[in-house]
Amino acid sequence: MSLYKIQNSVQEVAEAISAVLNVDVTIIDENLYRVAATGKYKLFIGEKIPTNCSYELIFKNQKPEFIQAPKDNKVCQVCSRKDKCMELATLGYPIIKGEKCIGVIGLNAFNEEQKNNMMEKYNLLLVFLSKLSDLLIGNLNYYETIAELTIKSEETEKIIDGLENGIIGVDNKGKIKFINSKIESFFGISKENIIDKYVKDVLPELDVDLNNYNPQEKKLKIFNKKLSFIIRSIPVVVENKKVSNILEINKTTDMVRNAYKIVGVQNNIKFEDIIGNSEEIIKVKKIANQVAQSDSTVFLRGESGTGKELFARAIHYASLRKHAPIIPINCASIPDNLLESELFGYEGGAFTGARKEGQMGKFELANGGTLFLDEIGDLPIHLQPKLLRVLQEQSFMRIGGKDMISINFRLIAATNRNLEKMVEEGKFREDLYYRLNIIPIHIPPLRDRKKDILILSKFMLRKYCIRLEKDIKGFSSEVNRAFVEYNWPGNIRELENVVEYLVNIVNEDIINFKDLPIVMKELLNREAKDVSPKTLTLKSRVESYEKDIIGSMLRKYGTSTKAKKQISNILDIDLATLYRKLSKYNLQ
Ligand SMILES: Nc1ncnc2c1ncn2[C@@H]1O[C@H](COP(=O)(O)OP(=O)(O)OP(=O)(O)O)[C@@H](O)[C@H]1O
Repeated sequence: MSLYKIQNSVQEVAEAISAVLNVDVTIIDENLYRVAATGKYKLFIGEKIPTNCSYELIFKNQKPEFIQAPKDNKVCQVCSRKDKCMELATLGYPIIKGEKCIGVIGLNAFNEEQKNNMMEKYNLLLVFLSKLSDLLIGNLNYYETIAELTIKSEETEKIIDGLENGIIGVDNKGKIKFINSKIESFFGISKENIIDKYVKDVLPELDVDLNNYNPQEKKLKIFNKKLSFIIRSIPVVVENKKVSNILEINKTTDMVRNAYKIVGVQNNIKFEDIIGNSEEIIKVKKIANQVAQSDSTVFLRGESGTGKELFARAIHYASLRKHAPIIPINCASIPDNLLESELFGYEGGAFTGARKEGQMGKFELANGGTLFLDEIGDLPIHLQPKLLRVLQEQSFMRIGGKDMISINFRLIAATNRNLEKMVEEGKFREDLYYRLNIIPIHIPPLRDRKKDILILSKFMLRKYCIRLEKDIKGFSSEVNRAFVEYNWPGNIRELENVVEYLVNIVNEDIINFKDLPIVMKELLNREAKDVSPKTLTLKSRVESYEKDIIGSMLRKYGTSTKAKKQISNILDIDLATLYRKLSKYNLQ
């Protein structure tokens, strides 16, 4: 760092020397600029010293230099100002920082008295200049330390500001020392207004015990809305003494969402990921893409396995809500008595078996994002009016709770059931049906878009070859024909299962007709003989593939315990599940 940075104090030193010694003083920095000066040279502050001036020698040798009669002195013969120089004597003293000369203090005598003075006191002057050079170095070090600390503190402030969590720094008495931007946006306050005030005065609802270091959940009313926060007090301990506290504050929904992100529940699906170039699917993709931008409820209809969930995700990721999560819940797969608490969440101790800290429901989790209610036709009748109320009022109460919680999610519902018939039969409420059926989108079954079958089968072949590290080139023309002829009651899910099965069992370059699952071959034969394909349910077909896959694995890896562990790893199921399936299919 150059002496220029501390020019004021350098000038003060120059003037002090000049006053004490009655000589003119010049101080030069490492770039040979005059940083400070008194007397005749004051006018030249900020300018470069003459080329080849004797001070350059001092930088080089890092030793003091006393030059009498500069005009005649050998050292000065090369100086560009030699002829104009008025000095009778010059004493230059190096300012050395570490190993480097960073400047020179020059004393200039312009009359005999000054010159004599310098000559007489030469040794004392050297001691004096050495002290002043140390003083300047000390000033420079101080300036550098302050500059470094300023950068560090700005850096720390920026880091704290960039955190996803809200941070409040308080002293041991609860007086606010700093807050970050997240806190400003959570509570609609600004730093300037609350620094040095007490938390209890400016954010009375926060009211946390600073000495309780466990996360505490608090519901705070902000802009007339009750929001739930998780607050943690973290002590700041310096030399074994608690000097202050950090309050870390998170919206409960953000925390749970982050957990979702960490476990990778969210997978971004785009419309390009929905494979197929049949007119039918292109039309559906176009409509879905168009409605993605609005906030209206979308109702996806279609047989099982047609890609309803895929569409729901693509709509979400094409919407303005894409940065918030899509929260799926399958109404058919959760027992009736648990579905309500899954959707609404509950307060601690709301019912026997409830977690004591309570639990957030899917409505809250989906706040700001999208709620995907799959298999809505299976929503128990007693929950239907409750869901309707939530959709109409955009607020709800947790089970056992007292506060209404406002929410704002987009709803996408899906079903493969004939809901109109269910309404007629009184199994589904008409009012809820109309509330859901705002933008209905019908996804056609695979058999009605045969053009997509071969594209999808190739896509699935690539997918499973990569996953299972196989190099199967394709399907024989007979298999392709069979795929197109087949009815695919389980739609794309069934096609995917068949291809996964084939990639597992085939060890040749091409997949042939003989490799097809027995059940499929039988059905194709029956279909050819015009026997109704409905004789075999989807469940029994899936089970048949499963049995074939596990059987082929046992043939390949053996039946030892080690082999079974290996098989469970490859199939990504736990060992207990594998044993259950072995016994179910009599494969032991
Ligand atoms: N067009 C497509 N392109 C690629 N994969 C697809 C396509 N459609 C569906 N799939 C895949 O098929 C499987 C079933 O899709 P999805 O779960 O979306 O169907 P669904 O209609 O929601 O089924 P269900 O009614 O049984 O819940 C998934 O693995 C999905 O990734």
